[in-house]
Amino acid sequence: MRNSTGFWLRGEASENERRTPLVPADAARLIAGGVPVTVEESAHRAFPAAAYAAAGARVVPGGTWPDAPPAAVVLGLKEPSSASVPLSHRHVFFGHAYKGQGGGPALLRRFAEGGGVLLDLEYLTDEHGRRVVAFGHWAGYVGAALAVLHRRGLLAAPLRPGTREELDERLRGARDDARALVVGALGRSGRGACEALAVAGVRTTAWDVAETRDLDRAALLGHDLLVNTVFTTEPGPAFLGPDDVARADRRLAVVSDVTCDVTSACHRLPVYDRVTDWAAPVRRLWSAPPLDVIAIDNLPSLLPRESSTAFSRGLLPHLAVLPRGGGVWSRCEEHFHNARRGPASER
Ligand SMILES: NC(=O)c1ccc[n+]([C@@H]2O[C@H](COP(=O)([O-])OP(=O)(O)OC[C@H]3O[C@@H](n4cnc5c(N)ncnc54)[C@H](O)[C@@H]3O)[C@@H](O)[C@H]2O)c1
Repeated sequence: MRNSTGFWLRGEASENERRTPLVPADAARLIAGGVPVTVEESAHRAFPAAAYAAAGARVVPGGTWPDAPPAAVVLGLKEPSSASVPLSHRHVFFGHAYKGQGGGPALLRRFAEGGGVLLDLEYLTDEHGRRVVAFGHWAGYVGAALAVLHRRGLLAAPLRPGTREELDERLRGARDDARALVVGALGRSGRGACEALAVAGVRTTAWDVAETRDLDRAALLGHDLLVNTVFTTEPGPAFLGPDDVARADRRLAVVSDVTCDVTSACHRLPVYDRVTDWAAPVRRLWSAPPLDVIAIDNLPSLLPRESSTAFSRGLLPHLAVLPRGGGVWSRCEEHFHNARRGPASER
């Protein structure tokens, strides 16, 4: 890795964040390619520090990333802790800072003070603007699984992170005659949702753009479960409205909204207005016939090993070329500089 001392994998600040953007097997691949990897110890990461050490990484105490060599690229998922520390390195993580989000200006100020650069994982896109790496698949998988388990009376709160094996065992444990509809079924989350429903033995209808253009509302309401995995940046007609909820002939009983666009103008399920969480995953929207919603916005964290492994596999080829720059990284860096120049960073 020319002009660089490699990657420095941070520990995540939040105890609920057990995921990582780089798993030990992929750290080993970088190291085999001549790229040094340093890994901070973390009590809650789903992969132990010993696994990284076995992969050839240098293990250092948690929270030491501010002391990383200036040329190192610091890797993480969420904003680095120690909010008062200016950010002087090149950092790779999800910043949630460019679209008017609450903490955005403060985060950009940390970069301005330190002279560092944010390479925001959300803006790692190909030449068509499509994201090259995302957690969608496992979000859809878990979102659909929770809907099935809830319908079968098997969903215990609070939710806890686990493994796919454990989840699949619960999905296979009971059978019923439920019918599910996945909307956005051709996308990452949609395919994940269909996979979980297949494991659960649930008959599934898959809709994407073509099927919702002229929405067959009766068909939608004739399913027991609705899993919404649509990604859209444009407001559009509701898939489910208050009139549908009140219909006595509605079969639909559980909605799992993986998309969770609840605070945006793009919300296609305007029958609820607040996400749910691990402590209370289900909210009753209507009592007779019952309709419940599950709208958890950190679903992949419930399968931290699987979601990290998939994400890391997708990120690895891009990390390998990061020192050369160009392509996805140039576009990513451009977003950062645009955001810095924009109103959010003017102060
Ligand atoms: N809840 C969570 O924890 C969580 C985690 C990751 C992603 N997400 C969200 O899930 C959503 C989907 O993410 P993804 O990675 O699967 O996106 P994606 O782009 O891979 O797939 C989205 C799919 O929606 C389809 N679609 C768009 N408009 C539609 C419409 N009007 N009718 C039917 N289908 C339509 C697209 O054709 C595409 O197939 C995003 O909003 C993302 O932010 C949520």
